Amino acid sequence: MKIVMSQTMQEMDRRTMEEYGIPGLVLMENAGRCCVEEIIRHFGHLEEKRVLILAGKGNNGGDGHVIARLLLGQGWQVTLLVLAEQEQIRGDAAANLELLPHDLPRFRTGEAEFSSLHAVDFRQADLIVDAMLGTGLNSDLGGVYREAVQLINGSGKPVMAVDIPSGIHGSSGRILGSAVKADLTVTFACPKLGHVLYPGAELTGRLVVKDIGIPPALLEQAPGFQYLDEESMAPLLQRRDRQGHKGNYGHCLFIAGSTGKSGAAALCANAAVRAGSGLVTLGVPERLNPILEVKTTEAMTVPLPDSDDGHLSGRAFHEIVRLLEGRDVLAIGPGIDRRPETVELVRNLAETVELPLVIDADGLNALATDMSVLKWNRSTATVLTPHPGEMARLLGAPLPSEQADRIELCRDFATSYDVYLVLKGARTIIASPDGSIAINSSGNPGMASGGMGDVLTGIIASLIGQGYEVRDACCLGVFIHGHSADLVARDKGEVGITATDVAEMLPYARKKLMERNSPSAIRYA
Ligand SMILES: NC(=O)C1=CN([C@@H]2O[C@H](COP(=O)(O)OP(=O)(O)OC[C@H]3O[C@@H](n4cnc5c(N)ncnc54)[C@H](O)[C@@H]3O)[C@@H](O)[C@H]2O)[C@H](O)CC1
Ligand SMILES: [K+]
Repeated sequence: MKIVMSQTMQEMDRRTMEEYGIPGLVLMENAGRCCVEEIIRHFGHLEEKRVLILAGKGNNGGDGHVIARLLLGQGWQVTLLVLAEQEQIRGDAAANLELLPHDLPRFRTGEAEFSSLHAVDFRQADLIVDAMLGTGLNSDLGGVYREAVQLINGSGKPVMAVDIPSGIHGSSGRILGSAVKADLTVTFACPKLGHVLYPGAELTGRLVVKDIGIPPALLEQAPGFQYLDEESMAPLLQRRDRQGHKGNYGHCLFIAGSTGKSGAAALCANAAVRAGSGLVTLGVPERLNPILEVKTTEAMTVPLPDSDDGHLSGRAFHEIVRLLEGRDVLAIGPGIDRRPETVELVRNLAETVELPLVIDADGLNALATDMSVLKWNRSTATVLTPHPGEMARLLGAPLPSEQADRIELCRDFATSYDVYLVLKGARTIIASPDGSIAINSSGNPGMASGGMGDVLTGIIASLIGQGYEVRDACCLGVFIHGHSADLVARDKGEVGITATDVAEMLPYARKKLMERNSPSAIRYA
């Protein structure tokens, strides 16, 4: 599914009306009707059907007027508060206001604050509809809008937001002053960035996207970002059609581990097995090999020349190059250290290896010491999987605190260095060398614990080894990593779930997604 900025949506609106001749009134009627469909679906069971609709002065408010009319027609008791003077209401919104019983709407009178706002007991409503502000929000909420947000959020009642919760900036997810916390948001044509980036994602509640008649050609042409959800990932779930021989599901080579961080090495190797690799080889400092022999079963381990305290030595380079024979992908970084010898080893491998290369953790910090090595012109793909701290080191500058500001930065980095960049975080961003951006929908705060990144590295390397296009491997890897964590959190809660839990859940996550998304998939007992 595609995510767009607010201004892109407004441009699609404009072109729909001007180039396709679909009147705004039709779009507004469709928007209102779609909202009512979802109100009936989610709140139709309510005993009492008293709805309080708050409408702004623009077309978001106009959607609210349509909703009022349609719910009246279905027997709901409607209270409509218009947070503007009647004279301020224009165009399609005014036309829909005219269609309402004249005693229904209550307006803000003059410049005096809206006395009736406090006269209305929000707790008397069974449902509150927020039709105050949508994609036209352009400044911090103040005055009566701010009051309305406080009354809505303090009402303890179910809230449905029209298009986007008022106060959320549609193109960033930022809260402008204050914002409505919705249980359900009904948006039109496609999700906006403000729905999926935090804190907007948090306040959006359940997001339902409805078709209101925007021509598909406009949607296809619209600039936007791919949203990694079950629907968009479903086509990737079918394994590459190989003959089922272990040699046909790829052979991954991991270079990982150092004293005290043998767990990271085990996690990436075991995750690759769980993600479906045919064969996995794990190269580790010699002294750690007996430990990893125990911590891994399906993965083969290879002891590499190390220093006398269990850290990779530069002498490992030739042994690693020998190991590349017959492997489909190399991943380096989980659990390695930042010693100069290791940094040099990583950089030499990066310049030498002809395989697709996944670099994570201190492997990234090795690159950050001199970014010129990133101008490799490598013949095969390079995937970098930094968390925000590692990304800041790669940039040599602090990272913007908000995801919305990181998107363009990731795009620029991926295109200028010709790499696939996976910037981990709440809504992980995947940027490709062609400039395309994908934003992940899965995952939860329980993933903020050690080892989760090692598991993701294992998954992405595994999928590349299985023959996935690198971009698909990054997108599916990120999505199924988060989805597995969501399944674990559903069973165990978010506190205390481990990277091992997530890796163990991978086959089940894939199975459930296949069962839900592709009828032709094998139906398991
Ligand atoms: N295809 C679609 O998505 C359709 C969307 N529709 C709805 O139209 C709104 C956008 O309408 P618009 O009139 O452009 O803007 P708003 O109603 O969001 O805002 C109205 C108005 O409010 C003023 N304003 C901006 N910021 C503030 C603020 N902080 N405080 C007070 N007032 C503010 C500003 O002047 C705005 O113009 C979209 O969200 C959908 O709900 C169409 O109905 C159908 C097609
Ligand atoms: K709204």
